[in-house]
Amino acid sequence: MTRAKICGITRLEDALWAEALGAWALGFVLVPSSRRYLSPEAVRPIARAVGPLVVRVGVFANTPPEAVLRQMEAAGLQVVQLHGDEPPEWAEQVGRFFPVIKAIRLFGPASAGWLSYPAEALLVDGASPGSGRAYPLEWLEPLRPHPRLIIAGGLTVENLLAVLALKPYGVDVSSGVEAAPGRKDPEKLRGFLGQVARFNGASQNQ
Ligand SMILES: O=C(O)c1ccccc1NCC(=O)[C@H](O)[C@H](O)COP(=O)(O)O
Repeated sequence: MTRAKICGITRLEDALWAEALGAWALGFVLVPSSRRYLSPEAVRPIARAVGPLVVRVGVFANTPPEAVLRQMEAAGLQVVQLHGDEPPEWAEQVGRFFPVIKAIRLFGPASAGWLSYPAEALLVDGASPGSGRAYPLEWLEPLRPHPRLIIAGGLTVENLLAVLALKPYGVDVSSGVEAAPGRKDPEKLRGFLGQVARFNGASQNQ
């Protein structure tokens, strides 16, 4: 079973579409330099409007642990995604309060050293988060032993099948389901989430 996370949610209607179409998790980017940035106060009403069985993820980059915890509380989020160069101690501090996804930006083949990073899941991304740019899937190979690998970076309905064939714990998409930065396209969401659901269904019948 591969779970789909829709990242870079900035609008209530996008969150509700993603939920209705079967997303397992929604990501809110709390990185001020991002085109998809929302303040914790702006995230809160969107996060509260979604049903309780959809996981709300706060995405941070190089934000010190105390500030991460403060913003998670203010935004009403449930899982922390560390998307910068956070040392393991930061993940451990945040991890006392929230499950942690560690995002790794790939500039070349991944290092197996990441397998021991203290996080519940690893999210493997391209060099430039949220850019829609993909990387060769062979670069992931050293990380395949991780039990919860989430694949991100330039995913679209066109290249998704090759990624699903690797049977990752999750897939994560932002640009590939957008009409414009920060604005999701309901038809692209439908296509992407529908393909994940069909693949999961087909795998169960094998
Ligand atoms: O999306 C952003 O603008 C962003 C900025 C800074 C840190 C992280 C960011 N996004 C995090 C994500 O998890 C994206 O979904 C991931 O990078 C994949 O994006 P895309 O290649 O556009 O599908």
